Amino acid sequence: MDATIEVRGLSKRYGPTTAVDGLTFTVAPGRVTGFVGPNGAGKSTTMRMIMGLDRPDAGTALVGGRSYRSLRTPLCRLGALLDASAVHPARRARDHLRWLAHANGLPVRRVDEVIELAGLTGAAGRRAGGFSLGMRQRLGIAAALLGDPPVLMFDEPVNGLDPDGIAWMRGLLRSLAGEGRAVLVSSHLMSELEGGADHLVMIGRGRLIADIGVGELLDAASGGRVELRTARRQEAMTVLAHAGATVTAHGTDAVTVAGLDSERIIALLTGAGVTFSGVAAYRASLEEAYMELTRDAVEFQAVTGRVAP
Ligand SMILES: Nc1ncnc2c1ncn2[C@@H]1O[C@H](COP(=O)(O)OP(=O)(O)OP(=O)(O)O)[C@@H](O)[C@H]1O
Repeated sequence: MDATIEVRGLSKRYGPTTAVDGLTFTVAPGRVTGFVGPNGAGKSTTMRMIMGLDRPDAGTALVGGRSYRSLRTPLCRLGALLDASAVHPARRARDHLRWLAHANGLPVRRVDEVIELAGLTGAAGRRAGGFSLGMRQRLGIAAALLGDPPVLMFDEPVNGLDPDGIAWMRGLLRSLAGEGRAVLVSSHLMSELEGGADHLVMIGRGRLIADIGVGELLDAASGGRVELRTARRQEAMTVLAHAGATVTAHGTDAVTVAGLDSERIIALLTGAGVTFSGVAAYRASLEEAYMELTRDAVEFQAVTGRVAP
């Protein structure tokens, strides 16, 4: 079975609300795909339809080429964390996982493996009702990993995690993708996916905005700009603007320069006797790339594999 999620023309309405509107994308194996969009964009609804929990009005969602409901051993095909609170509060973490393993015909020895993978070893004997949100997220992830599935899907998994927890989650997602699994992870915050996702599927109002590699997106948003650091910012900006560059000051001593390459900037500043402490290729943040992508969009526009003009 191939490790993919294929969403084709998926649509869902709730009364007058169109939650998902003709959505098409593929989650490929061996990489982390970030599923990003503002609150209410339709991410959770899409994930519920992938798991067969909601019926689409149109389109299909396939896991490894089959609908989730037709899978005979679903936990071994797709591991998902959609709602971390869906655990009986009186149940101890290890017992919850044992029960899940038993109900799905999975070996009980796998329980201790996933407890360790999810970093829950110290808390496995505690009742889930006393867990913090972060601990419940970890328990949900342990459950998702129980069947050792080739496809994983997590809805807002870093929600409630502290910075250490977020770093841990990034590492886990990366290692799962590194093992060749397809990993789909949603977030309404672009910054949460920084350093964690290889590919992005962005949606707004239920529609696709972009389906693009993180590197490609950042390259486009960085736009060949150069970042200059200098204590003599005003003079530097005058020299560079005079040479035809577009210059933007930011921070206390930085200037972003468009229209000139690093060598030319160094030559111009050296020639004018303006000292500087650094010249480097400018790297846009994911947040900035997202803002640029959606900046002029009155209506969200579907773009596949490229940044909207
Ligand atoms: N069961 C439901 N009944 C009615 N409306 C719903 C239902 N589920 C979702 N919606 C609506 O569908 C739209 C998409 O919601 P959804 O939860 O899928 O978005 P989301 O991108 O996951 O948002 P968030 O980041 O807030 O979780 C919203 O307008 C929401 O109010």
